[in-house]
Amino acid sequence: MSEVLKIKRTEDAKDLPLPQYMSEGAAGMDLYANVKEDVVLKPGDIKLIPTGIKIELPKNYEAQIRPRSGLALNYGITLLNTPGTIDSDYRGEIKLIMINLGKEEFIIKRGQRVAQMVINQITRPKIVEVDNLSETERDVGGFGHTGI
Ligand SMILES: O=c1ccn([C@H]2C[C@H](O)[C@@H](COP(=O)(O)OP(=O)(O)OP(=O)(O)O)O2)c(=O)[nH]1
Ligand SMILES: [Mg+2]
Repeated sequence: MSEVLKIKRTEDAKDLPLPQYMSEGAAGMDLYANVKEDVVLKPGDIKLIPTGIKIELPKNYEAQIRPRSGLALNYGITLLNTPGTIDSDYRGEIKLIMINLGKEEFIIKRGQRVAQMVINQITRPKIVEVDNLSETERDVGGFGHTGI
């Protein structure tokens, strides 16, 4: 990657910071909730939370949207589809499918850091249909086949 990720803030998010790496070695940059007012997530609720950003990834890169472990551990707040996949040709606002798996209601505030985004290189192989796959010792064994 040319070490540049193009990010455009939506018109209603110009007051929010750009996503940031919060430590020198952070793998993910934190994303902010672009909600107008407080959003209440009751236990079991699923809500789509906008982040106020649109991005342009280079070809053969993806962004993964992942939960923050502190929110998960302390409040049961996570992303339903983790890791969310952001395609390099997506130009819409990145949104978060948030779910409350905890026992208490959780309030999402404007500008709160509610998820993180990791950028990865991907491989897109040519897809070829075949009649036979190579033989292996494992063959069809799986799901604890080698012992638990
Ligand atoms: O947590 C997510 C997941 C996806 N997206 C956006 C970016 C992504 O490029 C697009 C499509 O996501 P995905 O491929 O996971 O969803 P789909 O159900 O397969 O929709 P589509 O048919 O549009 O690909 O939706 C988000 O903003 N947040
Ligand atoms: Mg898709």
